[in-house]
Amino acid sequence: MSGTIRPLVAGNWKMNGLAGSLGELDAVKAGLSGDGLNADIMICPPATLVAAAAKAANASIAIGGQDCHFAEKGAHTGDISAEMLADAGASAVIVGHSERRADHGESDEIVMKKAQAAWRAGLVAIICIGETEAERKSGATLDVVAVQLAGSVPEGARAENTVIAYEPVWAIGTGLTPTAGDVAEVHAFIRQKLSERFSEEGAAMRILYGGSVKPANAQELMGVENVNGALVGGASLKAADFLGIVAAYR
Ligand SMILES: O=C[C@H](O)COP(=O)(O)O
Repeated sequence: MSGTIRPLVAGNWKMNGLAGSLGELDAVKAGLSGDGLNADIMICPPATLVAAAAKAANASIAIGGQDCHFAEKGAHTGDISAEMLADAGASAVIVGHSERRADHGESDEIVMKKAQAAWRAGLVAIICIGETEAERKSGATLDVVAVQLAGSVPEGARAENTVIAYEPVWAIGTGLTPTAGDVAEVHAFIRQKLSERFSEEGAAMRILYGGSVKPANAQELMGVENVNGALVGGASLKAADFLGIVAAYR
C-alpha cells in the first residue's frame, strides 16, 4: 500500500438506485462493522437518495454527491448546488466525471468552478481526470492528464479538501483496465504535478484510480505506488462486490 496517505474507496452509483437500493448501503455498513479497516469509505448515490443515505449511514461511511452546480443558488432548473448537497448530509462531491464532461460538455474551467463551489460549501471535491482511448493510443495520456489537472484543480487545493480521481475513459464500465505499470506511470506523473504545484499538500493528496475496479483486480490496483484508493462504478452497486474491493485494505 502507498505511503502514509489514508486511502479512500468511493462508490459512485451513477444514475442507478431507488429507495430500495439503500438496502445495499445497509449491507455495506454491516460488512464494515467492527473491523479495523485501513481506508475511508464513501458512497455517492444519486441526488434523490443523498439525504436518506446520509441518515442511513453511520460514521464508517461518508456520503457524497455526483455533481453540483457552481452557483450557490438561483435560476438553474434541475441543478443542485454544493450547499444543497451539504445540507442533505453529503461531505464530498464528484466533479468533472468524464460522463459529465461528455454528456454535458463540461470544460476544465467549469470543473474548476465546481471544485471551488464544493470547498465553499465545506465539501471535499473529488476531481476526475482521464484520457480517452484515442488519446491513449496516440500517446497523449500524460499531456491530457497534465492539461486537465492544470485546468480543473483550483489554486489553493489542499489534501483535506481535494481528491484526484484518475479514470481512463476507455476503462470505465468496459471491464478493461490499464496494466499496473501503466497505472503506476500515470499516478506517479499526477503526484509529481501535484507536488510541484501544491508542495506538501500535493504530496499528501489522495489520488484514486477508477475504471472497471472489481474484487478480482482490486488488490493489484490498490497496491500500485501512488494509488490511494478507488472510485468504483458498477461494482459499487452490490454490497458484496463493493466489500470485496474494500477488502484490499484489510
Ligand atoms: O466513477 C466511477 C467510474 O466511472 C468507474 O466506473 P466503473 O467501475 O463502472 O468502470
